[in-house]
Amino acid sequence: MSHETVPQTHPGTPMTAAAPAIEVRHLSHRYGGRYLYRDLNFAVPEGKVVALLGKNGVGKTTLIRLLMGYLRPAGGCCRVLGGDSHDLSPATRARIGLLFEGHLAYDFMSIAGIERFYRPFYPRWRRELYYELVDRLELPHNHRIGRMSCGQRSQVVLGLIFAQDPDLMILDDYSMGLDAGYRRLFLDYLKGFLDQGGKTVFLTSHVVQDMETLVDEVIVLQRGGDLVQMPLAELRARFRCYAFALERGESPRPDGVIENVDLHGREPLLYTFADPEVLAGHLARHWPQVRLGAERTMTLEDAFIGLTGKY
Ligand SMILES: Nc1ncnc2c1ncn2[C@@H]1O[C@H](COP(=O)(O)OP(=O)(O)OP(=O)(O)O)[C@@H](O)[C@H]1O
Repeated sequence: MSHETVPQTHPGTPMTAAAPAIEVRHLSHRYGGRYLYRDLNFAVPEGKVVALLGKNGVGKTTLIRLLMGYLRPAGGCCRVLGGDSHDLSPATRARIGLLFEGHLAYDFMSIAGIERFYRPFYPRWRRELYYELVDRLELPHNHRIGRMSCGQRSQVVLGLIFAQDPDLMILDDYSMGLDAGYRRLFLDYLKGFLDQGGKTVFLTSHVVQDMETLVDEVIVLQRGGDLVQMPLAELRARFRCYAFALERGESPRPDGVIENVDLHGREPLLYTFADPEVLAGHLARHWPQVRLGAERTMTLEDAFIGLTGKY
């Protein structure tokens, strides 16, 4: 899809009054000579659950590294809970619950040892929540992290994050290694965490269906660094998919009104944010060979594929 046609922040995105928990301004980053993004801009409002979605390799984990100040950007800046990412105070870091790819560095510690190690750093530490979660592993408390499976380690990390009772959770691929049952349990705990009020969650996940009932807003990051950000309800209401047939001539291409075209499935599909009348007028003027068929209902996963393309 043509990146020029996708605005940085989609028109129609309402401005939110709450102070942002995360603010990214004019951010660019590159590895060697290859830019992942140039001039990336978005904000995560306080008190919202925002999902960062994107295909493999678009730079989601890199963005989280930049937010936490682990990497220096080539340009621009990030602020988290009011602090510059490069200068986050220990007090601000203690308010951030971070689940990061790679999980635990302290794998020589035991289940009990790591809880004792983390506890002093967090003033609101909720020890009982940690043990509620890790005791479901049915492992002795002296069991070493290093001898756990990937999913078991994830459970320990999630227990540590909930015990921390942070104001902001940043969760990179929270479902990695979790079985379906524990993934649901985690989502239940997350909902309980959000019910306390005032909490912000910024998360990435490839399990797009989990986002349907969880998130307030989505940010879809495209290859090349363009993004679409909007409330989930608005995405549902405005993003449409139509089957189409071609009378003759070339297939339509993304052009600003047409967001994307998928020619790889059983029938060609066209995606748009435009109202039906606007689309009909646009097609009649620019793509008269297109015969529009029925509108297709979409899950969030369908919409994600519609925005990013299948491959
Ligand atoms: N240290 C590095 N040096 C060079 N390239 C890197 C480095 N880290 C990541 N990359 C590249 O940058 C791109 C973005 O990587 P990143 O891990 O941020 O993607 P992602 O969106 O989190 O992907 P996934 O969904 O697969 O986890 C990838 O092409 C990756 O190979």
